[in-house]
Parts: sequence; structure tokens; C-alpha cells
Amino acid sequence: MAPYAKELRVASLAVQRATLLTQRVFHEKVKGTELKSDKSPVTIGDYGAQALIIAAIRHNFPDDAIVGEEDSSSLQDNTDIRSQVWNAIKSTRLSSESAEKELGGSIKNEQAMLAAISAGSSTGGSKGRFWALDPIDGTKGFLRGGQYAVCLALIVDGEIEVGVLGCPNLPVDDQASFSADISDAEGHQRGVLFAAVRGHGATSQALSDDDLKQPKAIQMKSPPSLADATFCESVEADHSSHGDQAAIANKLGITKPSVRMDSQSKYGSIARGAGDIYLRLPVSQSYEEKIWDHAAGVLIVAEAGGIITDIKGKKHDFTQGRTLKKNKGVVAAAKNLHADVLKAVQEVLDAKQ
Ligand SMILES: Nc1ncnc2c1ncn2[C@@H]1O[C@H](COP(=O)(O)OS(=O)(=O)O)[C@@H](OP(=O)(O)O)[C@H]1O
Ligand SMILES: [Mg+2]
Repeated sequence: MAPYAKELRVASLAVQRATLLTQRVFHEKVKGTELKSDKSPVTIGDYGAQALIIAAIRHNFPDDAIVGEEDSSSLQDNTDIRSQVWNAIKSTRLSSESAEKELGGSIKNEQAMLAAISAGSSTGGSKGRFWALDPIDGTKGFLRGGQYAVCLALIVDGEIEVGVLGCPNLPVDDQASFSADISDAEGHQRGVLFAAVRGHGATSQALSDDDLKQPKAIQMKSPPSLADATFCESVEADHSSHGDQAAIANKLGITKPSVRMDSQSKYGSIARGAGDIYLRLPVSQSYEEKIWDHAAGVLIVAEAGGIITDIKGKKHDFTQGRTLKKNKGVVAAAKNLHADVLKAVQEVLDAKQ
């Protein structure tokens, strides 16, 4: 049996089911947005997806720790939001009964739901197994009907071993043109699940596949030259520096406009060869990137043949707890481009000193 086969299967089905919940919440317009202490939004979709994924992990891997983005403290007193999360969970089931059974079935009651959400409080670290979970990455994208991702990775002794991304608003077709737009002028079927196991490549498949048994291998492309490359970046200007990124693109002779896309959908997109470079340059020196915002995507890009480092050229270090405190930013690119891109990043940042 391939390594981590059960982990990959459970993670893929759990992400598929959680993604379904987020789509239902979006379409039924019961997003129930609150603001967290850092003023970022959290919705019924975030809480529901976290509960469903953690319940599936705890059923299948009861000894594993979980580093999840959300906690249940604000749900303890807010009965309105709590019951809406519970309603969303109750009405979300995979159409395959056997897949539901593999995940351990639904959550039994509201108390079990709160307990599942709270179980994401692990501090991570350098030893043993833990899962890094972002139930909705790009919550702002989710709220505006754009790109977002349900993200789950297994980290063992500091190495990312399994990564899964559910991207409901990206086209299924790996060859579709690279865009964050979902207006569907090209009539694409949407909803893709990216996955990777370390040393065993990366795949994509339709999120709508009943039993998720049709993964196709994906590969980063190597454009003939930097002038032909396409790069992507965050939508939010306070998450990464659009100005520095534009200066780097200019230095590299990149002429195509950047593709701005919310969430780890950027990692999935470059891994399938839709774009060639992802730049995330820090805006603030004090912000520490969260491990759940990167773990799954970093593995998927690396397994698709890309190179991914921080802005100093260092590998991202997932042993440091809930954040990537030893790293700043992201420079991800096709193998033949990474060294030149990194050099330009350093020149632009040095010139600012
Ligand atoms: N200051 C700052 N700098 C860098 N990153 C930050 C910052 N603040 C928040 N975040 C995290 O960014 C996550 C969203 O990822 P993206 O920037 O790729 O998408 S977006 O365009 O902003 O939507 C977003 O993830 P979610 O909270 O899960 O949506 C945040 O964890
Ligand atoms: Mg999130």
C-alpha cells in the first residue's frame, strides 16, 4: 500500500464534505459573518467546515493532534450562530453512503460539534503527527463569491506528508485559462480537489466525483523564458505587497498582468501549470504567516515539480508552532525560473533598505 494512503483518502473525503458545506452556506445566504480579534471575518462556513473535518480526523486517527484556525469560544454564548452552524452540519452529507461511513458519519449533537471545533487548538511543533487545517482559506474571497479553499495537511516530525486543497470555484479542467474570475464566460465545470503525498506527486480531480477515485497527475509548466511567465498574488494588498511584486515582475521582464486570486487556490493553480510564479512579499515585518495558510499548498507545488522558498531562499519551517516564525513570505516558481525570481526578489527588497 502506498504511504499515507488512508490519510490521503480520509483527508480528501473530509475536504470534499466540508467544501460541500461551505457551498451550501454560501448559496443559502446564511454566512453569519463575525469579526475576530484581528478583524478578519469568520463565518458559519468556517465553523462548520472545521467541525466536520476534525470529526473525521478524530474518528480515523484518534491519537493525532490538530492545528485548526478557528476556536469555538464565540459560539459558546452566541446561540443564533451556533444553531446555524449546527443546521449546516446536519444538512451536509456526501452522496456516497460508504464514503460517509469511512468518515465516521455525522456529528451527533451541538456539544459534540463544539468539542470538535475546540479540538483544533494544538500548538504543533517538531515532533509527532499533527494536522494543519484552514476550514476556509480566503474567507474574504468566499464572502465575495470568489476563490477560496478548504485546506488540510498532515505534518509528521516537521515534514508535510499529505496535502489536500478543495477549491470549489476553480475550473475542473487543468488546461483552462488562468483567472480568478468565476463568471463562466468559458462555461467551465467548477470545483477541483488538489492532493499530494510527499515523494508521490500531485494530482487534481473533480470535487463532484462521488467517490474521489479518479485523480490525474499534475505538473508545473516551465515557460521558455521569464518574459512568457504569468505570476499570481493575493487580492488583499495588506496580505502581500502588490508594489514590491510589481517591481519584481518588471525587473524580470514579465509583461503579462498579474492574476490576483484569494487563498491557496494560487498554489493549486501554479501546480497544475495554469500560472508559473506565486509571490507573497511581506507588508509588515511583524506578521507571522500561519501554518494552515501554506502547508497543503507548499507540498502540492513541490510535488508538482515546483520550487518553493521564503524570500531569503529558505525552506518553510513547519516545526515552529502555529506560525512560520522563521520565514517571511513565499517565492514559488517553476524549476527553471526560481533562481532568477529569487534574485530579483532580493534585489528589490535590498534596494528598499
Ligand atoms: N497581514 C497579513 N499578511 C499576510 N497574510 C495575512 C495577513 N492577515 C491575514 N492573512 C492571511 O491571509 C489569508 C488569506 O490568504 P491570501 O492573502 O492568499 O488571500 S486573500 O487575497 O487575502 O484573500 C487569510 O486566511 P483566512 O483567514 O483563512 O481567510 C489570513 O490567514
Ligand atoms: Mg480560514
